[in-house]
Amino acid sequence: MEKSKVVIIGTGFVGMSYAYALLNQGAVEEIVLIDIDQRKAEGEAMDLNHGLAFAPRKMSIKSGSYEDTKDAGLVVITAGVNQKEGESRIDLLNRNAKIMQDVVRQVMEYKYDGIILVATNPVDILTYVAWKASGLSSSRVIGSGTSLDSARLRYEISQYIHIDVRNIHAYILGEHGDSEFVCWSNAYVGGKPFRDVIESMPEQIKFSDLNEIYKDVKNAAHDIISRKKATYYGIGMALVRITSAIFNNENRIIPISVYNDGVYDIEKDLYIGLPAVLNREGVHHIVKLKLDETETKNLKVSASILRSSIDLIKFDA
Ligand SMILES: NC(=O)C1=CN([C@@H]2O[C@H](COP(=O)(O)OP(=O)(O)OC[C@H]3O[C@@H](n4cnc5c(N)ncnc54)[C@H](O)[C@@H]3O)[C@@H](O)[C@H]2O)C=CC1
Ligand SMILES: CC(=O)C(=O)O
Repeated sequence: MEKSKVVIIGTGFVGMSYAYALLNQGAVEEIVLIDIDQRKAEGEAMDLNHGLAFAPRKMSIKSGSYEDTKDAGLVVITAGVNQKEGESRIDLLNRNAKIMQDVVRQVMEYKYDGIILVATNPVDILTYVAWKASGLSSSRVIGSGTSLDSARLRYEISQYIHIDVRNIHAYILGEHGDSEFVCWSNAYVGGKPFRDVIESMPEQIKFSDLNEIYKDVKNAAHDIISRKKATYYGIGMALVRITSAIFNNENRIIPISVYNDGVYDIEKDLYIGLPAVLNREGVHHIVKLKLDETETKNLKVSASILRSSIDLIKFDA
């Protein structure tokens, strides 16, 4: 992987929030935009290019075609149908699985050997579909997983205890969806176990608040979609964080959707949200956390739900 070139497939709200955040942060050298609606991709590239005068670095931005994946280091897939109010992520499954297979096959026509990052929902399942359709090693196909949910969790905690969100280290694990759960046993604030933080700040937070925090995180997508029809800024920035970990070879730990290679004792042959060390080659390894009994059970449940959903997908021959 020579230059930091990203091809974004799907220039809707999520794809363009990601592209805009990449531009503002100067996170890559080259961005190529692809959409089934080619004129939309063209218009978006034109608009972004007019921001280059104010960007932190020189960048190349254009609309393109699948041929542009040939020398890209990262393909980010946000193409698909959006979740409508009242619709679960699983409802989107077969519609978006078909799109995912079509998109990945077109990418692979150009012998792509970089990393694929999926954001389209239901993300864990569609990352599995992308991996299957690509034939790439599982370390090179990842999903945004619970990166956004974990950011939401950190924000919620920070609001209670009035500590900078960047000092809060806590993960949502499992499905990016209804069976996700908080890994409270491994939550820390500036190195202090979160349980100790709660005991030391009775004015700010109580153990009885934890379920409220979890519910707010789990329902965040629904709560935003019911107000503004879609969520996109948070995921856009989460995708930039993952992108930087890859191109800067950071070995950074991010909770993303990864292929369960047996590190956790859950059903195999599925993608699920777990903390993973990310670098220029993709997933270096999955971080094995010591989960408590409830968390262990929750992860197994989440994995079974994901596995059953994968079984529902009709894979094209
Ligand atoms: N993983 C996460 O945390 C999050 C995931 N999402 C998901 O991201 C996806 C995209 O959401 P939005 O950007 O809001 O939707 P959107 O409808 O604004 O954009 C989707 C884009 O995909 C394009 N598209 C559709 N089929 C295509 C194909 N075959 N090839 C190329 N482009 C194609 C459409 O023309 C459209 O521009 C949804 O599945 C949504 O649920 C949204 C927020 C957070
Ligand atoms: C839509 C979605 O998946 C989210 O905002 O979490």
